[in-house]
Amino acid sequence: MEYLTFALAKGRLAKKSLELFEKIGITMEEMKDPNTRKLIFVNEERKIKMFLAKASDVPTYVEYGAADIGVVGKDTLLEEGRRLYEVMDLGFGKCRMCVCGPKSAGELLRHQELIRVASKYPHIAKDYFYNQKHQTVEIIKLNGSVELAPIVGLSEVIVDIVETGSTLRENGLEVLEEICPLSARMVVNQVSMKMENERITQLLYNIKPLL
Ligand SMILES: Nc1ncnc2c1ncn2[C@@H]1O[C@H](COP(=O)(O)OP(=O)(O)OP(=O)(O)O)[C@@H](O)[C@H]1O
Ligand SMILES: O=P(O)(O)OC[C@H]1O[C@H](OP(=O)(O)OP(=O)(O)O)[C@H](O)[C@@H]1O
Repeated sequence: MEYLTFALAKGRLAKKSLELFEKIGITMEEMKDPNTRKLIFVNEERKIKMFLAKASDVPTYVEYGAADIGVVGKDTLLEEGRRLYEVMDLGFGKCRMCVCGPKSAGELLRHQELIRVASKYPHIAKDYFYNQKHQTVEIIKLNGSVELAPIVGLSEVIVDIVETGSTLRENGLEVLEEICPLSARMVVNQVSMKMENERITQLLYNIKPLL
């Protein structure tokens, strides 16, 4: 039997992803060691390999078939736009992609003004403003702490993830428009879906009652 390879997004989603696989008997003991420098882990009995990767790289590994299966946030899938099958909403890592800013920026949005939009997600921001709202905007790519942008005058609004809303509240910002709900998804390589259909279908069948 060939190995099935899993690519999991590291960071926030990693623990829940590993717990989910543990519940269906896929344990990767060495992976839990916080001091390990190893990158890939093998479960010989189940013929499974698993690795953690930067979230934005997970869809790339899956599209190219370096991983058969991936677990990553919907935000990353939308932003990366890779060719793969999104097969399951895993129900954790729930949050929302939103347009946020100071209350006063609501008026600029309503009047479709040429505003600056800062985001870690330039493709999502562009798709939302150009294709859904038909509003011309300037998109400024940032890599983190995006809430700073409207505070220091880099942009009028941001497109970012909102979970509890604490970051917005503590910085005098609010949700102005909601783009879409987000959560962790399971994705599958398009060739693997055919070649390993039985094992992948069984995997989904085992996970479904746990969600
Ligand atoms: N409050 C939240 N903030 C950010 N991401 C969240 C939140 N809640 C759930 N998520 C999910 O977790 C993923 C982000 O994980 P994490 O925060 O570890 O990455 P990150 O900080 O964006 O990493 P990096 O910028 O280093 O790639 C998102 O893709 C999203 O799907
Ligand atoms: O609604 P909340 O519960 O406050 O969560 C949302 C915040 O958390 C994330 O940031 P993260 O901590 O990943 O840091 P970053 O901004 O540097 O990516 C996200 O980008 C928001 O800033």
